[in-house]
Amino acid sequence: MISVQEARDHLIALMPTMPVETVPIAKASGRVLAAPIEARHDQPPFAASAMDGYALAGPVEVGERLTVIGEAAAGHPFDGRLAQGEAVRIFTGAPVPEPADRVLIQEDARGEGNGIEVLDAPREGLHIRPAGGDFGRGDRMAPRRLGFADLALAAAMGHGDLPVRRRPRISILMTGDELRHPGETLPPGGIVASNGYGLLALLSNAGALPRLLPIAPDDPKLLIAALETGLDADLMVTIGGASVGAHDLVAGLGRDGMDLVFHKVRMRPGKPLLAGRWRGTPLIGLPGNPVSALVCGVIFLLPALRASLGLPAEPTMLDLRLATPVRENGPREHYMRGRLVSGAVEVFDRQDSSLLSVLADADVLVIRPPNDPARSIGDVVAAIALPSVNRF
Ligand SMILES: Nc1nc2c(c(=O)[nH]1)N[C@H]1C(S)=C(S)[C@@H](COP(=O)(O)OP(=O)(O)OC[C@H]3O[C@@H](n4cnc5c(N)ncnc54)[C@H](O)[C@@H]3O)O[C@H]1N2
Ligand code: MOO
Repeated sequence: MISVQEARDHLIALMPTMPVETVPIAKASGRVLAAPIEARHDQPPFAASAMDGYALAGPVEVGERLTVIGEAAAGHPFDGRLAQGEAVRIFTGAPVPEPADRVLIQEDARGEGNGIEVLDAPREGLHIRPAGGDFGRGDRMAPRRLGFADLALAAAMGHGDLPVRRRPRISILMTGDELRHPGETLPPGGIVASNGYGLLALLSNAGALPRLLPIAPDDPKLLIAALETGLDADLMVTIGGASVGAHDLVAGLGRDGMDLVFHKVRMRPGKPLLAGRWRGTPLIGLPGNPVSALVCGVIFLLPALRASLGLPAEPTMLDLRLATPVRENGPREHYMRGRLVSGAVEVFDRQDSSLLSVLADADVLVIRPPNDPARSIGDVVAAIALPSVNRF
């Protein structure tokens, strides 16, 4: 058996890097920028007023009277020049006329015809946003998964189209005679095929294009036929049949010509994980137990997906204080479901790999190294955050 880190390294190496395509910026949410982009101009492009008021050139004193010689609004610059003793009526976002160096907000001026009286003296630079204060022409945005703020920034930099990585296509094949889709009537011994639906959500939220293939029964010929239907993908993911039982057919694919890279990982849940290539397509075989399949999705599929999108692949680790004690760990690295309470982590008592209800209540996976001794309340442990749409 290999370690979790070794297995992850193999999977990252198995995944091809996705080619680059160009998409309109309005369609780029959640896509991954493939190359740095450069700002096409300074932002703001000109010194701009941050307030509604009066642009002034040089210092003024309280009680001083100024002549208002014109107006500047957003999109409508004042085209004259200011002198001492004069003011230009200015609105938020308007270019500051030359050589104004401060803005008096209108609340601090008393208007009298086309003159004003100064009620408070602004210091130099007040309420002026300098040209290039946000970013300068040529400043770069590095590759990243594009969120709302990144897209606003890319738009402000002047980009209507963006180079992004193609979304990896992932075929998901659930295997097992006992499986039925949710909503179908269960025969004796039947089980709802829940794992594929969890993986669909996990992978599409992470930027992939996953699709569910029809369920494959426990028959070697039909399993191979089902695999063939999904080979137009960048990655094939199977669920179930990865262990050592007589009906665990995915584990037996090695005998049918699969180029196996590893089988079994020193972890819990997820021990029977396997990976390799089937007819040249990368294949990851997840264990069937629901929590095993989904934890492997977080610990292995997401890093492989990030690698294929050209992003740093390793999961982000958290250091968390325990709010509950935990018993000593066995010989496998244990990924324990836990919930955050006031910044500390409460590790659930029940950790069996069939318990989806416990996974759905969890915020994090606490990582226990092999043979880790018992830990007490207040001890710091490593953890990985579970992706969630419940936290905005
Ligand atoms: N003698 C041994 N038995 C087992 C070992 C072992 O080392 N020696 N490993 C255990 C571990 S750990 C796991 S995990 C399971 C995983 O085995 P498989 O990958 O072969 O999974 P299945 O046997 O096909 O299914 C296990 C369980 O999960 C249910 N299942 C399967 N697919 C789905 C699905 N898409 N959605 C929901 N539930 C699913 C299936 O009905 C079974 O109940 O093996 C242990 N055994
Ligand atoms: O590793 Mo299994 O995934 O413990 O249930």
